[in-house]
Amino acid sequence: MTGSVHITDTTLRDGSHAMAHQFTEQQVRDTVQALDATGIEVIEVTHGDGLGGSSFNYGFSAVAELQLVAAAVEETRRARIAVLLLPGLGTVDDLRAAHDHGATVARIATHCTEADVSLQHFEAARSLGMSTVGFLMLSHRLDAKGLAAQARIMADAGCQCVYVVDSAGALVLDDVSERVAALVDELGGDAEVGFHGHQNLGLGVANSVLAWRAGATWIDGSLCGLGAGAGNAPTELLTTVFDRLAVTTGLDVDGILDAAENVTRPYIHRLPWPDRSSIVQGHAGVYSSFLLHAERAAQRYGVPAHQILREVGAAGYVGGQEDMIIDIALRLKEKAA
Ligand SMILES: C[C@H](O)CC(=O)C(=O)O
Ligand SMILES: [Mn+2]
Repeated sequence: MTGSVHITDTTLRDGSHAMAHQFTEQQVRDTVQALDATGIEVIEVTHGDGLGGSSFNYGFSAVAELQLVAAAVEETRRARIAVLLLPGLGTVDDLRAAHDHGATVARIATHCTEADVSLQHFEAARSLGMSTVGFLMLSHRLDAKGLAAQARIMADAGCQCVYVVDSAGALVLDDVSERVAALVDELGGDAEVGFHGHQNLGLGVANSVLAWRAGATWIDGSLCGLGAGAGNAPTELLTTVFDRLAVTTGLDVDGILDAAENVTRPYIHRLPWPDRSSIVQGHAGVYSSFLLHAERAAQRYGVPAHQILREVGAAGYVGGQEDMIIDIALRLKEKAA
């Protein structure tokens, strides 16, 4: 196998979920410095739920995200800093502010059936001269054809790379290949295709390789897998596996291994892991970032987190419905009584 792939590192964005959004400026500086030295092209830095995510519903950040974005920009020599934005949670003004602080890649994330809420954000990002990425979240909820139609909406709005985002870590092997191939077919040369995997069923790395084989040119990873649910495909594994497959990432394998072990691992209090709750997330198709919300509700109301997550899966909740997790916990508590 030969060819090349681009890796975006999201330790400092998706990893924010696993860190309960408590990244310090020093942790961000150290991580960016280490990643930048490996030759990584894009590093994402934002609250786990994107610009404007620091709130009662999603959890407050320890340090204002624009301060973290500015610190990240200061530490880079080569890499570009990306920010995530969920329309409605973040606004075009937030995007402008992030751009003023040095971010040059805008990643606009919508539920996989709602690409049309991203149009003005892509337009704003392009007029600011930013590179644009579209995130179709909870991609398992649409079949390949439906997902490709949503990707077309993003590409027509000015998105340069549309991602199949396996937010629940629920896609299993062929599910990824089919979706990525459908997007590649639909978009032709109009936009690239990316893949963002989670480890809830232990398939983040294998799914990423299959995405690349199906034509994805951008793959997300995070150091030590730091991310929501059971975490993301670990950047150090992606880099090593692609190297073994003779697929060029442009990254220094030893440098990435060093960054994971010596920079990120020491600040992780709780390493993401496919435990019972996060496996249930993958099995029931539940948004990975619901994990800590479910665990908090479980503790507060004395019901198991995995049971709450099963119910969330049955109810089909999407990102933004974090408060409904409490209703489910209360119902389970009443039922148990
Ligand atoms: C806001 C979400 O955490 C975006 C993401 O990484 C995913 O859906 O997965
Ligand atoms: Mn994610």
